Amino acid sequence: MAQKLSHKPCDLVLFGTKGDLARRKLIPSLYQLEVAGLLAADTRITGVARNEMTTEEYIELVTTSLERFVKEGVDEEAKTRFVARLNYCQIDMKSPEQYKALCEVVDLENRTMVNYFSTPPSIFGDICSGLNAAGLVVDDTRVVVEKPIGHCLESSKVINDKIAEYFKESQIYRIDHYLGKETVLNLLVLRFANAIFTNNWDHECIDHVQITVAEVVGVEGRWGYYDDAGQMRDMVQNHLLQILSLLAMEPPVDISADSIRDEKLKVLRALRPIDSNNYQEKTVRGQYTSGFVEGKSAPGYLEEEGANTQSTTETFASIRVDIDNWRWAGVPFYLRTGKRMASKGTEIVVHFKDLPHNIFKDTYKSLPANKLLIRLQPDEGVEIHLLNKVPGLGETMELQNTKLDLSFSDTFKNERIADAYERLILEAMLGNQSLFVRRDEVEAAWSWVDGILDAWKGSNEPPRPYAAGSWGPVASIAMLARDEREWDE
Ligand SMILES: NC(=O)C1=CN([C@@H]2O[C@H](COP(=O)(O)OP(=O)(O)OC[C@H]3O[C@@H](n4cnc5c(N)ncnc54)[C@H](OP(=O)(O)O)[C@@H]3O)[C@@H](O)[C@H]2O)C=CC1
Ligand SMILES: O=C1O[C@H](COP(=O)(O)O)[C@@H](O)[C@H](O)[C@H]1O
Repeated sequence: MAQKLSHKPCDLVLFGTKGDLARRKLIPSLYQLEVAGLLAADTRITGVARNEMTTEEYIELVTTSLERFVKEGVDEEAKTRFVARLNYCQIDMKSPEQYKALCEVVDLENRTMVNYFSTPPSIFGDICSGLNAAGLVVDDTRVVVEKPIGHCLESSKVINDKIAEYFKESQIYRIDHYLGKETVLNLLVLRFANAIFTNNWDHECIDHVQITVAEVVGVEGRWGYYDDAGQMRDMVQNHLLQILSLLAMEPPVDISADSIRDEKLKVLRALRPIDSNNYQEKTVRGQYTSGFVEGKSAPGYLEEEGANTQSTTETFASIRVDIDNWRWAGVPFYLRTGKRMASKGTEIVVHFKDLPHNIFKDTYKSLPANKLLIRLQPDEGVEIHLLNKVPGLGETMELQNTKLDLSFSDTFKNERIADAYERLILEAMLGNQSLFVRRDEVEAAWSWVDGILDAWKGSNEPPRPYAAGSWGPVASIAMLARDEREWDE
C-alpha cells in the first residue's frame, strides 16, 4: 500500500547527537525515512551537543554514521537531500540561557518541534527547562524521551514530574524501542485480526507462555550505565513487560493510543507481586562468566572493559509471572532474558493445553500439545506446531508433529523490515502516541519490578554464575522443572 505523508513539517531536534544511540540508530533511521520519502519537504533536523562544531563538520559526523551503520549502503541522492536538512547547535544542556541558539533554527509557526532526548535521563529536566526558558514550549512542541525512565518507581516519578512541569502527557513520547519492532506490532494483528486466536487465548486453552529475549552481546562498552542498571532494569522493566502486556491484554476498543495503553496498564496492574516471601521460587538472577559465544571466546562480566570486579549486578533474569485476572488464572508466563547467551533470539512460545481426551490412545499414550511460536527477531515469523497424519495405508494411523511455518522474509520477500527507531521517530512526527509508553504504565511496571529488586537486594545473595554462550544458570531450568515444564530452546 502506498504511504501517504500526512504530517506537518517538523523541526526534529536531536539532543545528544554525538552519543552512541544517536550515531548508531537515530541518524541512520532518519536517513531511512528520507529514502522512503517519509520526511515532509520542509522538515529540518538539528543536532545538539556541547562542543563547538560547524554545520559542515556536523554533516561530516552524520555522513560517517551513515557509512558505518546503514547496512544497505548509502544512496548518494538520498544522502544529498538528507544532509541539506541538517543544522547543528552547540548547547551545554545544563545551561538554560544557551537554548536561545535554537530559536535561530526552528520555526514554531510552520513546523512542529519534536525534541528527541538521547541523553542521560538525569538531564531531561534541564532540557525541558532550557526549552521553556527559550520560549520553545508551545502546544504542539513534543518531547521524545529514552528509557530507562529512572532507576526505580520513586526516581521515575522525579523525572516524570520534572518533564510534566513543562509538557502535558499528550506531548510526551516515552520510547520503548521494542514497541517499534515490526513483529511486536504484529502481535496486535495476530491476536485481534484472527478469529482462531481470539477465541483460544485464555486459561481454558493455554497451559503457559514463555517469553525469551536472549542476547549474545555483553555490555558493549556501556559498563557505567549497565552495571548500575542490570538486566532487570535494562530489559525486563520495559521491553519484556511491554511484550507481556501486549500478549495478555484484553481486546482494546480500537487502535487509538489510549485504548491500547489502558489495556496494557490493566495487565501491569494485575501482575502478582513478587517480594521477599516468594522471590526464591519465582525468580533466578545470574551473571555470566567467561565462555564461548557462537564459537568465539568471550570474557566473563567481571572481566569486561571498565569492570568493577566485585559487582553483583545481574546479567540474566528469569521470572515466573502470574497475572491475577479472569483470563489468565492459573497460566504462568515465564520470562527469561540475558546477555551473552547461546544465540540471539526474541521469541514467544504459547503452549496450548493437552486435549481433554485422546482418541488415538491405542497407538499414542499421549499427544504433544499444540504450540504457537512467534519469532520476534531475528528470522521474524510465526510457527504453529500441529499433529498431522503421515500419508500411508498402514493399519494404524501414524501421527507426526509438523509446523505451519510463516517466515516473514519468505512471505514478504520484497518488503524491507524497518528498524524500530524509524517507525517510532515517524510516529512521533505524526503525533501518534500508540507506540509510546504512558506515565502510568511506566509506574506500574516499576512498582512490580521494585518488589523483585528489593527482595534480591535484601537477600544479599550473589547472582548465580552461567557460562557465556549458555542458556543461563541451571537454576533457571530448575525453576520450570518444579512446575513440570521446560524451556523451549
Ligand atoms: N546506546 C544504546 O544502545 C541505548 C541507549 N538508550 C538511552 O539513550 C540515551 C542516550 O544513550 P547513549 O547514546 O548510549 O549515551 P551516550 O553517553 O553515548 O550519549 C549521550 C550524549 O549526551 C550528551 N550530553 C550529556 N550531558 C550533556 C550536557 N550537559 N550537555 C550537552 N550534551 C550532553 C553527551 O555529550 P558528550 O559526548 O559531550 O559527553 C553524549 O553525546 C540514554 O538515556 C540511554 O539510556 C536506550 C536504549 C539503548
Ligand atoms: O534497550 C536495550 O535494548 C538492547 C537490545 O535491543 P535489541 O533491539 O537488539 O533486541 C540491549 O542490548 C540494551 O542493553 C538495552 O539497553
